[in-house]
Amino acid sequence: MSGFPDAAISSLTKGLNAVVEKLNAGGANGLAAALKPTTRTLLSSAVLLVFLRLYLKKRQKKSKYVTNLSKVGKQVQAGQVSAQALPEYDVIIVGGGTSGCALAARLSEDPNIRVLLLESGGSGRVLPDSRTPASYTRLYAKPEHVHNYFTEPQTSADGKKKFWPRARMLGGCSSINAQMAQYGAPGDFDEWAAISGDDSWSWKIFAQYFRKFENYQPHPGYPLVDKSVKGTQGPVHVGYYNSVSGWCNYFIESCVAAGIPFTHDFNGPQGTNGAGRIIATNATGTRVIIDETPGEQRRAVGVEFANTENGPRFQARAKKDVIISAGAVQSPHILLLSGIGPADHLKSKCVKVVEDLPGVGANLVDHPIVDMYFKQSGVVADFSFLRPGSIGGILKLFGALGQYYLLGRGGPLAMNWGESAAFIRTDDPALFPPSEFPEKLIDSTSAKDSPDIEYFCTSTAYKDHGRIFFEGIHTFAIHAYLLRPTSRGQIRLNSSNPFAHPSVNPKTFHLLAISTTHEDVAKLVRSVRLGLRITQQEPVRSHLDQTCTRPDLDHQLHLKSDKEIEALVRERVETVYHPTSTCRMAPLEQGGVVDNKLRVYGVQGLRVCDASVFPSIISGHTAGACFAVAEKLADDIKAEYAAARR
Ligand SMILES: Cc1cc2nc3c(=O)[nH]c(=O)nc-3n(C[C@H](O)[C@H](O)[C@H](O)COP(=O)(O)OP(=O)(O)OC[C@H]3O[C@@H](n4cnc5c(N)ncnc54)[C@H](O)[C@@H]3O)c2cc1C
Repeated sequence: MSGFPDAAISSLTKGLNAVVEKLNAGGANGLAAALKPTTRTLLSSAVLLVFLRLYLKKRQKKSKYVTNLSKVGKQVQAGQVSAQALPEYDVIIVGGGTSGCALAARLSEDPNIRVLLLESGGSGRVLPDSRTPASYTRLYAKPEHVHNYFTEPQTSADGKKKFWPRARMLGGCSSINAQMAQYGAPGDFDEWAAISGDDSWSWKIFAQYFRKFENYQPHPGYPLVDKSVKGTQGPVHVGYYNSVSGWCNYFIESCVAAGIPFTHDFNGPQGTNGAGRIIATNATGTRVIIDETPGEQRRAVGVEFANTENGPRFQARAKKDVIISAGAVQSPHILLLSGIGPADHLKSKCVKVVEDLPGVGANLVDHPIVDMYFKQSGVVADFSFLRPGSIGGILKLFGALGQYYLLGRGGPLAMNWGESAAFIRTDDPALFPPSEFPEKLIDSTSAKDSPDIEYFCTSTAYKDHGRIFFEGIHTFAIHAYLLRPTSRGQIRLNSSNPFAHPSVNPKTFHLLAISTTHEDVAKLVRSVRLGLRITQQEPVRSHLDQTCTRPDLDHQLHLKSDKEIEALVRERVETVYHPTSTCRMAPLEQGGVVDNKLRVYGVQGLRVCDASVFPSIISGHTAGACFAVAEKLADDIKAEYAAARR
């Protein structure tokens, strides 16, 4: 099977051999205690590998992706512009991720538009961990599939460098995400319309693009979802999984008991409270080629790309548009590498300034998250077999694989680490009575009925992005994250080498140039208090060990002062992987990078289409809006090109 390097297979084999040796030495009973977490991980990888090797082998078709870049571009000297004719396309898209794939697919429905899609990673289809909801986090450790970015030290969050994974494969972060299909609140998009000055981004008009990518799958357990407001013809299947762990429903019932109203549908109108499409993989876009003919406006005319850092450079020409869809970290990175960004910064990195555009890489916003950990009383859910420590565990994993892959995508492996969620406002007096919470916090929401905190639960607690579990006990976790932070960070170049990681600085709890922000921490402290209150409501209450006093678990957290909880928030805060707005759609004078048609200011024939163009971060999960933005741009471009042909 491709996609698994020999080194990985050999380390898995070593892991298996170690297990067999232990079996021979101590018998199956001694094994569970003897296995180290690394061995468990290796063992589960081996089981997944063996199973999916058999399963995927049957289904794998010949790859339709180009990996020999000389088939789509012309080899050139790095940084030079070829004197000879380059292979030509109407549109070149850099980044085959969530938005990039959707855009390429829709544009190439028009036989008049020839599209080249460049993706720096490979295909995720052959990666078991990308295809199995319960195991996507294991991809974080694989730099060939995930960029293992770390932020600059976060001075307002314990000075730590935080892990910031970004996918490097076709499908982008949608190939490694939790598949939580909540799209934000209607007010978020009305805010986009107000910022961009274009009503076509408002919810009443833009909502059609969510319906366009959706293929809603009704579920008998949720008969009250209004199907008339759902898309049924789109390529993305959206619907309710079978609930996998008991915690899913327990959490919802306890939220309702804590005063949070129930909703059947987070995405309803009522809100949340060419012909020749070519895909080249392993093709990293290194810069946009810009024609700077004196007396004429600068124009993007093509893209330079390469397989590897030291490999040959290739170029291809775009007759109409170059579209950067590399995500909120790499899209500004590519623009900066191409000389488009704040002039002072570009000069400091010895990059020739093509367009002084201060907004590029500025306005980085993300959703900061804080986790709360608890011990189960009894066993509501046990996912420890995902990293089996006994023969029984291995058999359970095989059974779960069969259930998921052979019996209709069900069973425990359908668990996506975020089965149920709740959205609230930190100024809701029913949840935070002013007598107990007198401080008036700034309203940073997009509308009076938009939320600013989301909770979700997981049936197992973990730390460090799933690398650390609480071994030997059954756990449960509630996660609270801030949907509308006031913090603003930035993406900058570390060097002019396109293969060097950019500098990622979300400036958590820190307003760019205005010092620290109290609001974000204060709202998260409030959300921890309500999270703890949810654990005291039935049925969650009875299923947690209320007598537990372990210092690394949070059963006693309610006894702490706000100051102590604030310290915990600063220590635990992490990304929930939703960075946006680094190439914002906004007026130029308000730090905008693209206009309402996603065209980069000052450079013709260049657009950006992904989470980086969000004028403001949405109050929820970001993948849906990335698809919808791509759907809208595809319609706009098709209409534009058709009008030009007439
Ligand atoms: C772990 C994780 C969990 C998440 N969970 C959810 C969830 O449950 N629900 C939800 O709605 N959202 C979730 N998200 C967020 C969501 O997936 C992202 O916001 C969304 O996928 C971003 O889409 P994009 O098009 O902006 O970028 P991406 O999908 O990241 O696509 C960018 C693509 O560009 C490629 N690329 C980058 N640089 C270059 C280059 N120089 N040349 C060529 N190609 C390049 C990358 O390899 C990648 O394929 C999650 C994200 C992560 C990381």
